[in-house]
Amino acid sequence: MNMISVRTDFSSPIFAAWRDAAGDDWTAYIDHEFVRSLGDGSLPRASFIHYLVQDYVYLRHFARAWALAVVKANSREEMRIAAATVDALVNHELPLHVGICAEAGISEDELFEAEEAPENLAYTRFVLDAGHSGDFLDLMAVLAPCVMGYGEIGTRLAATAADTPYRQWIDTYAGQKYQDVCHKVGRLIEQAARDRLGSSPQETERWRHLCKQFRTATKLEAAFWQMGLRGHA
Ligand SMILES: Cc1ncc(CN)c(N)n1
Repeated sequence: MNMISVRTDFSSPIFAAWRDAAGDDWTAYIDHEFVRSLGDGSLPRASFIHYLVQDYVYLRHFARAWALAVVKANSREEMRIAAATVDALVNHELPLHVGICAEAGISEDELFEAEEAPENLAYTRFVLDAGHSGDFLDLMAVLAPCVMGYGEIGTRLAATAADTPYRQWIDTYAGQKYQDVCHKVGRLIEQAARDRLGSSPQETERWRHLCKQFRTATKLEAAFWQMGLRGHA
């Protein structure tokens, strides 16, 4: 499948600048072999289920990271959006995984107890550490590749995908609900950066570090896809 241009800045020039600074690592993430094989339907079912089980574990930790964003919030708006994101993850995104895994004979109890793959451990604990040792904006820099990356992947696959058994997955991330979350988080990042870095964020001392953290999270996303291709923990 060819790369088609569906790039959006999700209401956030700062996100777009982080993505540009991540360069080829961003492309390696959103155009990974796993993603392409979701689109053309060639991904083995075992790899998809393996990925979903690991992603269930991932999303639990990701929800913890957004809960940490509630703790680190400096404004009502930051707190409101971070709290709503915890709710969206726990009550809307995780049920997609529970439903598909149930069809494959895996119960939610088994998902909850699943052993974490090392790539999963590395990614989620990197995010949580960035949040614990930094502020709200540090957290946004490492959470953005996850939120916006899947928004970009969903839109691209929806525009190009063949007849694939992974249509439900694609439609979830291409759908208006998920796309709205991406824009909401984009606006959140803009305001959080303005509040903490002023009107010229790229000229501040923190900028390079934020770009580096975003890029590391992006690389960990690509490693997560690669783990999914293995088809076993
Ligand atoms: C690893 C990963 N990254 C991002 C997403 C999209 N929230 C996800 N479900 N899993």
